Amino acid sequence: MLNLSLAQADIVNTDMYKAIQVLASAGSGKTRVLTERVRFLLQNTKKEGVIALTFTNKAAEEMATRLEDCEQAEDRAWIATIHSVAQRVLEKYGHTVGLPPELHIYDRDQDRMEVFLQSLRDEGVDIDTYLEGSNSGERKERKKILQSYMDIFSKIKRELLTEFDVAEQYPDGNIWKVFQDYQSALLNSGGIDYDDILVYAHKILLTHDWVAKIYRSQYKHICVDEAQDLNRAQYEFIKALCGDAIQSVLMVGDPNQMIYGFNGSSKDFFCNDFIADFRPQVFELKENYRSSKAVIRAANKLRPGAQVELDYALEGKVEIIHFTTEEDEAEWISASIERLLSQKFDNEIEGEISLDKMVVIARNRFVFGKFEDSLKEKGIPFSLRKGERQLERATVFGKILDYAVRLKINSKDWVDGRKLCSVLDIPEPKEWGDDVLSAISENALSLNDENAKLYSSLIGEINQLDAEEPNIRKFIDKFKAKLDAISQESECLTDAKSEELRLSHAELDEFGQSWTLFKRKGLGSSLAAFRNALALGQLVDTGPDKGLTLSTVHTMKGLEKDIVFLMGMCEGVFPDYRAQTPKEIDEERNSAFVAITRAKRWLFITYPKQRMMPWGDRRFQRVSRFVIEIE
Ligand SMILES: Nc1ncnc2c1ncn2[C@@H]1O[C@H](COP(=O)(O)OP(=O)(O)OP(=O)(O)O)[C@@H](O)[C@H]1O
Repeated sequence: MLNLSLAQADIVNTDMYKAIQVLASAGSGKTRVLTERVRFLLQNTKKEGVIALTFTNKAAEEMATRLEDCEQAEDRAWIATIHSVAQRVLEKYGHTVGLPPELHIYDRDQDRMEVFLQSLRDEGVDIDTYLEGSNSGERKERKKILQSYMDIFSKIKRELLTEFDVAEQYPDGNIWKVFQDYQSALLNSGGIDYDDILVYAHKILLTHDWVAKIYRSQYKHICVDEAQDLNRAQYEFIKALCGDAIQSVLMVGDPNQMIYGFNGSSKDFFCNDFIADFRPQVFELKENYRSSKAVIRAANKLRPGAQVELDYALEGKVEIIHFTTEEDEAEWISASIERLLSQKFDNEIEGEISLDKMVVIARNRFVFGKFEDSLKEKGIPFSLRKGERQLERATVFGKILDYAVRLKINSKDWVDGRKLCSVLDIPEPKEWGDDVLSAISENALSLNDENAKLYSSLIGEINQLDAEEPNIRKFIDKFKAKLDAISQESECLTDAKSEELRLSHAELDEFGQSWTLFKRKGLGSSLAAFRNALALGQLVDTGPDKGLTLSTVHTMKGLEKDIVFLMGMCEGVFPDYRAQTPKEIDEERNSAFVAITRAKRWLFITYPKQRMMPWGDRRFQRVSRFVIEIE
């Protein structure tokens, strides 16, 4: 068991069947308390299961690793993201609300949009002519309008809005009807979208008490991390899981770190609804065990009184540096990194100063442009921290692999089917259903492309895979050999072709690595389970970042480093120019608070007085209001 302060131990050892709210500031040991509470519950009960809900898969893995030495954890603790738990409910009991057995999750925005457009076409709307517009400005505008519908659909799902709510909030236009059409189009294509996972899981638990009882009989305790970031759908799902039977709910969170408002998150579920619904015993943790005094003082300037420094904390330092241009800023940060590396040791840093003890944080990833150039120039290795969502494949080979596997799982999936036909440049089949892949594979043979045979056999082999127990290793080896053969057979490979082959190899490898991870994590054995695990972000390589970490504030949530550089601190960047209302600005402040409190010892805040715009103008920048407050 890890060391706990008295305040932390009090929480961990509280009566097992009580609801608990922990209001805890940054670095006060939330993760530690949560992990130790799970251990305490497992050790003090014989058979009772515990569900620990985290915000990211990475956090779930970290907690599972910390509990590796606890024998009961493997059998009795279910540590996962809320979406993964909901997804499991759907896999088992989706049929009770009319969902097909092999559920397909549309996790990419453009796929959802394609389903939406089709639903409009099905209703006789000539959406394609509308989208063509008369000029590019109009086209853009119209696309935006359609996107705003998609945003409303997400809002309906994340906030569990009813027909009545929708009519009240959107009195003009028939949003509910358009929404229902979109939902039917999704189901007709055999799928649901990412937001639906919680909506349907919630519905199952509410309408089929016997299902809820199965979970309640096995799991008697629920612990929730980052509870300030819950949205309504997530909160109601947890509530439905508990029903009246489960009172042992621990929610840990920090209202000052609520930074997912754009996902419908609100601290109100943690701060108000939870209190009203569960009447929890309330605890507060304010002592920051992570950061030096200087860092804590800076954080407290943004959120007065949020943090209490420990007497024995190191002094540390916070420096604010202004530069004339972005180039100067980038150059200074990379030179400082070199200097720190050559200095090697400092009394305030434990062990040798290395790249993995530092992070460079910015409000968004576009801030890093000049800095990345400077790192490359100096030969400093770096990697940009990724979110957990999958990226689109880059090569034709990779795309075919991706779309064809999706079509293999669900032959009604015309969204990916169309993309497959479009990447191959062949006509779409008249109907989507059985045998569609073999038809596409045959069509691909007639392509006027030197890789026609390769693509056709790729689709053919995917079609032959056993969907329940595919032999992916054999499949990968076969296509690696084929790719190698192509590179050897071609007499003069152009640069572009050899690059395409190299990337195709890499994407095939990536597919293989994801499959290995999927098997190793015991997430299933079928192709459908594999795709869904990808959609839920469970198969992102979570190994350590290589070289220096560059991260946005959002992907740095919950993590810490000895030395933090916070760059690009201009008005418009941080706070983001889109944040206008007091509520939005407040959330930007939370983001700044999160960024600062990632630092254990030293924090360097930088900002350029001028920035180059993509169209070649140099524009003067005002320093961020948050920097002025800290100065
Ligand atoms: N009782 C303790 N004694 C010593 N160190 C502690 C104690 N509790 C936590 N820490 C350390 O303080 C740091 C912050 O802990 P943790 O990551 O659990 O905080 P957190 O509340 O989850 O932070 P945040 O919300 O800012 O991500 C970690 O390095 C952790 O090991």
